Amino acid sequence: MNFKNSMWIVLFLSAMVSCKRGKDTTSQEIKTYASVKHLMEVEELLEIHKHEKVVIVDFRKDEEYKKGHIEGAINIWRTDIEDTSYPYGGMMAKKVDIETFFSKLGIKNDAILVVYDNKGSSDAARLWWLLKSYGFESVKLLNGGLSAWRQIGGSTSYEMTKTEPSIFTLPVKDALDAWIGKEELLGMVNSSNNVIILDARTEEEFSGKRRKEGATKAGRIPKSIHVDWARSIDYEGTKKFRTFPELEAIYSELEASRDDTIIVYCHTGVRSAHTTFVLTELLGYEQVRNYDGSWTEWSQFDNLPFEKDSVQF
Ligand SMILES: O=S(=O)([O-])[S-]
Repeated sequence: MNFKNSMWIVLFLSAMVSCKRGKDTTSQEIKTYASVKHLMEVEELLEIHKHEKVVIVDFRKDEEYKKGHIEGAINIWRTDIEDTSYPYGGMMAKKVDIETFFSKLGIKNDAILVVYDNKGSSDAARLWWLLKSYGFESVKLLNGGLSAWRQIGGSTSYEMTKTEPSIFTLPVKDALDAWIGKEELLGMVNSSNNVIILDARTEEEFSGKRRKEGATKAGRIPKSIHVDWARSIDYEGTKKFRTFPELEAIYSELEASRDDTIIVYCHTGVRSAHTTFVLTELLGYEQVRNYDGSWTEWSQFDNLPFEKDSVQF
């Protein structure tokens, strides 16, 4: 092929790419994230929300759902996906219980779940993480949640969405690579190996000044570094995830390489599921694990080491 012909091919391909970009509903910022496989923009949902496979999940308390939700959304809340057999709250529900619950809600195996809340996806991310841990990948967080949807004129409803029961099964093989339990974490705390333990709670919880309900004491897991989860979104504004460069700057505080092991925790593993999403999906860290029981569980056991600031302001 001569030089002139190859130039034409290059020009044709770049025209195709920019033409495709013109149609793309995802924003320019999103393109810089490591992956958008589990993220959806409201503009895209507007185009596809009536598709039979799309199941919109309003992941807020029932009373908030009743005050207005995305038209057609079903309602799931944190307590629906908890294992209540523990003496403390917040542990992730058993696989079989998720299957039974989802079947009751009429969710099918080929569903595309689009999950939202109105708190910057901080609650919604727990459902993404739980399903990911059970090997179910067809879940997307709605960037900016309900307020972003309202902003673009998306329709809302007060009516409870009616569904027919289905048979929902999770993949046979769990994918617990983003999950960690307390025994393994204790081993990491006690070992001299390099592990990054990230506390995603507020400064007050991290320092030991504040004990939230459910925990038996205030404090933090030894070796913890603190980065409040809420820094990763524009909380007072759009409630969307911050851009890639902004997130890079925030999490550079960890001084971690992309393949370092990072363990994230919070009070009951919800805000830390959000941070797990940010680190893995948006920033491309490869070995991030959310401590399911988090501080609520850790605080129950007197034999587990903990720290707190000696001076409380
Ligand atoms: O979000 S939380 O689990 O820390 S209460």
